[in-house]
Amino acid sequence: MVLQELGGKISAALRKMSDATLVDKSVVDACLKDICAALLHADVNVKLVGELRKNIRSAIDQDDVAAGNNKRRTIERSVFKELTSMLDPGKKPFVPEKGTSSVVMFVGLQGAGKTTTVAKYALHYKRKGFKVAMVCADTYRAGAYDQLKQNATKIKVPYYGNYTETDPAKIAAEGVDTFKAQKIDLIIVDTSGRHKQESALLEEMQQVNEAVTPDLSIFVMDSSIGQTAHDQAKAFQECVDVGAVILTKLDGHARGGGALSAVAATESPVAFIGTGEHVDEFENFEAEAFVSRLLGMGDVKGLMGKLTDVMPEQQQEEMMAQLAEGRFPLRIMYEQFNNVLNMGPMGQVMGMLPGFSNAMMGAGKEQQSAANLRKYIALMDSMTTAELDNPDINANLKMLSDPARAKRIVRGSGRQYRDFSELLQQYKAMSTMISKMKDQLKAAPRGGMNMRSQNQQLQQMSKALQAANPQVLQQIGGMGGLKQMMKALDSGDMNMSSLAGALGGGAGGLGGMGGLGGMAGLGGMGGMGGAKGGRGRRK
Ligand SMILES: Nc1nc2c(ncn2[C@@H]2O[C@H](COP(=O)(O)OP(=O)(O)OP(=O)(O)O)[C@@H](O)[C@H]2O)c(=O)[nH]1
Repeated sequence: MVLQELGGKISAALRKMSDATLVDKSVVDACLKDICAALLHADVNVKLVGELRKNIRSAIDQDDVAAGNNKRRTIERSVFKELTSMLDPGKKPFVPEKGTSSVVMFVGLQGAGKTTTVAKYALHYKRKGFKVAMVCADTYRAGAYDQLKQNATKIKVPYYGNYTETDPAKIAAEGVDTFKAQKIDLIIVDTSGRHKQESALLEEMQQVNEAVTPDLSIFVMDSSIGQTAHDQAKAFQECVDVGAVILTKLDGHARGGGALSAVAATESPVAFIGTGEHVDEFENFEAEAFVSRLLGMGDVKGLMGKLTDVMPEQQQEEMMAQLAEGRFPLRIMYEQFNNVLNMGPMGQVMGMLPGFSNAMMGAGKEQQSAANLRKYIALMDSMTTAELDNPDINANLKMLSDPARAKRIVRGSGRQYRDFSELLQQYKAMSTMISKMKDQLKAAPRGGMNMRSQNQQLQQMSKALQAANPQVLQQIGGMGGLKQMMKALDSGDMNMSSLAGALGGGAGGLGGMGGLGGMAGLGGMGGMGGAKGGRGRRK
């Protein structure tokens, strides 16, 4: 993906500078040259790149008296700041809330990826626990309703449309009324993208707009048009009250950087970006987090947000309390596996970790990891409540090693013995990790903590982590990576226990990935863990 390439090039330029023994003018110039070349290659406007270079330069000059080390940091910081402000229009889009029957209307030209994006947006909120429904108000393109129906069925959300009615405003109003009566939280209206003439299309959009009075109109735009995105977004803004933009196809086009910066310049907030044809290939867009991930600095805040979406804080705390006492019912593992699947694509989650990039998890591995989790979930589905809820680790290990029980569980799940023994290995590895981390988990306060105690905590956790699974620490960039996580936690006012859980690879926080975490190795995300290689499996 072009933006990963851009991020990679900028990070490489910064690294090259860090590797230099002396950061003199020629090293700084070379670094800036590489960064600007990378931005121009991604189609960012020449003028913007020029301004960025000027601003970074003046930040360095102001800092000129400082030592080499500071200069490096100054450059890194100002690259981050400049990229962020280039992509941040300073406005936040409307965000739907549960219990309000929010109506969101999608507009955009044909082929931009509107219908696909409607499904992605619907799934995004469904995963957050919203009741979502889709309405097809495109009566112009034959097959539009079938496409929406197909997408809605795939993600299991209700839909509304009509094969015979020709008035899109009427269908839209009926659909919205139907779903409002059903107390659906988020009703998404897809509109037409083509007409004989553009003026007729705009008129139709205005009619649908009047019929459904949306809380938000989202303009979907194909990023392959690059900098021209600026004019198109402006033109749409003038006839519809565009509250947010979604840029699609940022996976394949060298002009993605141009489109992104151009849209941001129209002051329409970019709410999400589409990064592939698959319904999962959809990412929240927030300038700071985006730049942070682009530069491989992670997005711990976003990660913790994802975790809280799938597992409310109170539940996390209850779980942490159990783990801190060394109690580890299989149900925790079961719920965490489900949480991991609900967090969205693992590659995306991985890109939120400092030092990782989502490219590090290849598409094949990602599918493999998800398939593994589903396999274990199926096995645990055929366990009894008593088996799932027993908190005693030794009793659970005994139960899982009993051939008669194994036979019954395997038969009930339709899986195989080797899958069952993998599950046993996962539980064993995770139990070991939890036993080693017990004291740290206990020490983790439930609220925030000051920087000093965070550092102490950090030292302790990293030691425990080293002992439990050195690979994990290595993968998150050693102490540096951890420190970055801690800083993000500090600024984002995150809860320490989530982090402990996260690193514990246990069942808390990232431990959602703990599913992946300890067991499969947080590194497991790099390949879903040691045990799991590439064996044949049923999906
Ligand atoms: N690579 C890539 N392809 C995408 C993305 N989003 C959508 N597409 C593809 O773009 C094509 C057009 O998508 P649609 O959703 O049918 O477009 P539309 O805007 O609804 O088109 P109309 O119904 O004609 O208005 C499809 O082949 C999609 O799979 C994306 O983020 N990346």
